[in-house]
Amino acid sequence: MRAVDNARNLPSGFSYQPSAISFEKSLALYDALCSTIPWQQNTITLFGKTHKIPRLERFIADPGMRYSYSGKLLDSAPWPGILQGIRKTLERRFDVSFNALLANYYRDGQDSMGWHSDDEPELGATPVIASLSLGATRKFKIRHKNTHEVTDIFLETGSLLMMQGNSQRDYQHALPKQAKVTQGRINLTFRSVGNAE
Ligand SMILES: O=C(O)CCC(=O)C(=O)O
Ligand SMILES: [Fe+2]
Repeated sequence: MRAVDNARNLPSGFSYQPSAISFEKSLALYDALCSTIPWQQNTITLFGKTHKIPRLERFIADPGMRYSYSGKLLDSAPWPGILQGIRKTLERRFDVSFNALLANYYRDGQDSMGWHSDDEPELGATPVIASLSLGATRKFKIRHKNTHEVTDIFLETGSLLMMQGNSQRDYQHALPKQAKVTQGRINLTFRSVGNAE
């Protein structure tokens, strides 16, 4: 495993900005979203057995959009008003239209997300994903698909992790369980769906 000085030397296509929004704003947003997003605990069926996904999640999108994630069609909720400012700022900064958002709520260190790439065809060949973290710091792992080299980065409240270029084609990422974490974390991944080049 490669130790990373929490931002430098991230693999190609990944970049990390701490304090993209202020500490105070990030925690206020965390509190507000805990209660305003209509969270769901979805299930996944593996080898004929149905399991609860170990986190709460909600797909948020402009009206009329359909999006599947890990093979499941997600029914979407409307954009919370408090996210419109951040959405516009990110759109201007990265020159993309973020018409969808996947929100994940990790209630404590027992909640997690397994290895995957966000490589659904509707995200296009080189997706631009802006990932904003709110609440507890969690470890995020990035693994090269061929060399299996793993890079760890700690995602702090208010930080922005950008995934662009070939980051989804060449790498998987995951958010492992961390038994010692007792606080919650919300992650917002702003996505551009169906506008692929
Ligand atoms: O919680 C995170 O930081 C990762 C979320 C993620 O990978 C996703 O929503 O696809
Ligand atoms: Fe992801």
